[in-house]
Amino acid sequence: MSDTPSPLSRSFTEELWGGIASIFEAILAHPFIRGLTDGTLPEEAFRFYVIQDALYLRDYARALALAAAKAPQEQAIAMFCHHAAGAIEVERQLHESFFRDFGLTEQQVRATPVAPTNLAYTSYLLRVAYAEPFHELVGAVLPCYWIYQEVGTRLATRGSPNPLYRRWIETYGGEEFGRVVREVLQLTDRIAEALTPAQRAAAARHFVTTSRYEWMFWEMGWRMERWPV
Ligand SMILES: Cc1ncc(CO)c(N)n1
Ligand SMILES: Cc1ncsc1CCO
Repeated sequence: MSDTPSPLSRSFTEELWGGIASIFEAILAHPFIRGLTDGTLPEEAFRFYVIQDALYLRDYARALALAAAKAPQEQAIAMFCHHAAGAIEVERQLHESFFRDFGLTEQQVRATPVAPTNLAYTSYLLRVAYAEPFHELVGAVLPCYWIYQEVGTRLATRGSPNPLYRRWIETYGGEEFGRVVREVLQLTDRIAEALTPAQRAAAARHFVTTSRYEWMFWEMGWRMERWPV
């Protein structure tokens, strides 16, 4: 065992990504994702997804604000505060662009029931945020950033025949979101240096779980999932 990084040693974030390779493949192969670029995604499913995502982003912003509150260093406090505000900003943009086009009011969006998978995902995030230490919360919030960026850049190169879908893709496939994601990945590798193997493993477990929820969120949109009873 050596603490000295060698050219062969992988960073913590590289290790994390290696652990979700099959989940990421499944996301890229999902009919919702394929349908965004080939235009076969029904607009009704897209509309369902975007409304759920607005509801998701409010709770995601809360989780990021809690990460800011738990962060041990000033730089991380400021970064997560900034990203929490950014998530709300993206949520606001959904109202001003997509929901306006759909003819949906603020009240209609707020009155939409949170779908089971969405509630499960945000409840998990907020449970980790309130009950677990900072490094575990970082593991839990990371897939939201990273998977959307990886998906977004791939979708951006493929394009879409549907202008609605092109507009959505631009949010996550662009350079601005890329910078945000690089920032949080650098922070993750920095804090990982001080973590024990057990602490890293705990963070990695959350990372896998929320990556699964990312796949499930697309599936929820594709099926327009509703409460069975
Ligand atoms: C479900 C989900 N995950 C990640 C993002 C990225 O912000 C999002 N908007 N929605
Ligand atoms: C929308 C969003 N998703 C992850 S972080 C974030 C806010 C970036 O500023």
